[in-house]
Amino acid sequence: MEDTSFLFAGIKFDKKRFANDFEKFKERKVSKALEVNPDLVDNPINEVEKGTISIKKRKRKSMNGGSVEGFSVFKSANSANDSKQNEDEEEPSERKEIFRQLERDALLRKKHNIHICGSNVPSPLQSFEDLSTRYRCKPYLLRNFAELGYTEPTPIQRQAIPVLLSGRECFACAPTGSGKTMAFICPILMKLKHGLKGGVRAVVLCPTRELAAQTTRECKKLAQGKKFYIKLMTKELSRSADFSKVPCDILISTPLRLEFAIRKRKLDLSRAEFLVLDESDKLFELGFMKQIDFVVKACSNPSVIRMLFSATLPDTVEDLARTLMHDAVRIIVGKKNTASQLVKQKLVFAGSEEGKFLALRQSFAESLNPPVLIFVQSVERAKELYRELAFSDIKVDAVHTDLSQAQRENAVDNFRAGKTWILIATDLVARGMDFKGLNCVINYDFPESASTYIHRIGRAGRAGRAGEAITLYTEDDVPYLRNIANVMSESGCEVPSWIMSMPKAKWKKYRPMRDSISCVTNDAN
Ligand SMILES: Nc1ncnc2c1ncn2[C@@H]1O[C@H](COP(=O)(O)OP(=O)(O)OP(=O)(O)O)[C@@H](O)[C@H]1O
Repeated sequence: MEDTSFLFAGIKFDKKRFANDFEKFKERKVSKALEVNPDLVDNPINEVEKGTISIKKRKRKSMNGGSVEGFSVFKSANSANDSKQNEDEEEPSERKEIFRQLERDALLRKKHNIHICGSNVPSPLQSFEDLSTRYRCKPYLLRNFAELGYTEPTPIQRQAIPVLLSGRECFACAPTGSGKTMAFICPILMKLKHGLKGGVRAVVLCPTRELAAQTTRECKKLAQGKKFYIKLMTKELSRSADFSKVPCDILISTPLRLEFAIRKRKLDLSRAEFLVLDESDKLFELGFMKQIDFVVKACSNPSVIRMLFSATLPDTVEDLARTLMHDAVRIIVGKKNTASQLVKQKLVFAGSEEGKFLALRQSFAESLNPPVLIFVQSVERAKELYRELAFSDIKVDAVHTDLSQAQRENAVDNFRAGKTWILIATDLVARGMDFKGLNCVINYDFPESASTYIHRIGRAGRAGRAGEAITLYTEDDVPYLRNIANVMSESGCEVPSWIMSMPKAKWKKYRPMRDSISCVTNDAN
């Protein structure tokens, strides 16, 4: 990754907003180290949330034996005297209550496999009711959750929502299909005043138009009943809108269209209070870097809250985020960069390209359980495979970047509606797309990287449902098997021991030359 330190440059330090942090640089008396609100005993949770408590005491293990993260909550206590003195000064009942709360938080996080890093991290949500009692969430939002069948928050929602509601920036990594979209939309809806004039106040960036459209729909569903102006940045809007006249609270866009609108249509983002980078590791790849930098600078409000969400968070992106975001909280659900445990993963040796096609046809003949999503490595191969399958009785379609916007939308909509049983796709739809009820993902072509594998197979096994993923491989793919096998074993799938004993190959953007599918099928016939 290229040097990205220019990102987030020009963001001014807001002394008022970061008064608490500013305060830390001033000299302090030890006796001030524990700032406990006198009301704390009555309402300990709220005070922990407000971050007014700073406990100079390190506690390495929870009562349950699990590790307790949040290094500043349990600030390093090099000086035993400091903590001793604090302990002497604190009211025992207050102190006990604070620790009880911290303990409850740690246990809840442990139960849901939530790992956090950051100072004074707010308590995770026990339930959606916490949103009302702790944050005065309006009833319409809870009604919408119920309408959508959300009975309890997912782990990422439990932690990310309170973090964002307390005005903290965050970078979050949670498995595919675990409800990250709602985790960033909910706090935005709760914090923003709706229907205001005066410009965009929340920006959500997604790497593809398909994902931007889906996120817009999700956002509108969650905002049902409140007059929020939620806009998807379409080509038309980015080319011809007079943004000073377009009411817009929340704007959802791909980086290219947004950059275009800012440059050519004078779209003003200086009042944005929230900036979401969804699928953030993808957005930090070279192709998007300049546009992201431009958008980040355009969101020049010093109080803007920036957040990064993805199911994969490479160390490079994480390091970058850590150095550039202010007092951000890191939230990881489960293990970083692992596949969803809900997906049963299988590797199938097909020998050659011809073998892959035969294996596919055979699996359809034996047990086609639609809908099925098939990934190939290029537009050309998507077209080829489509041609080979289109004449069978199977309802099949393809989606890739060589189609018009309308054709792309149709392909996705028909698949969602069950009109198409099999969708052949490039990695265009590998990230973020939520195809409800998708049973099976087939990697017809071996994925180009471990993160692509994780995102591709994550189209199945979403929102608590089980799914299946089959990866076909040929002799040529064998050197890269171990990389996939690692992901599989990390997420609890069985992998043959001979694969695990293979060396791990270095790979990046693995897209080998393959025999054309049409040639191999002609041979096969
Ligand atoms: N609290 C909840 N309870 C039940 N279902 C939920 C809840 N929150 C979200 N969902 C549903 O879970 C599914 C997956 O959510 P979402 O698309 O946000 O996943 P994601 O974590 O962003 O996945 P990806 O990494 O693939 O982008 C959606 O269908 C969504 O409606």
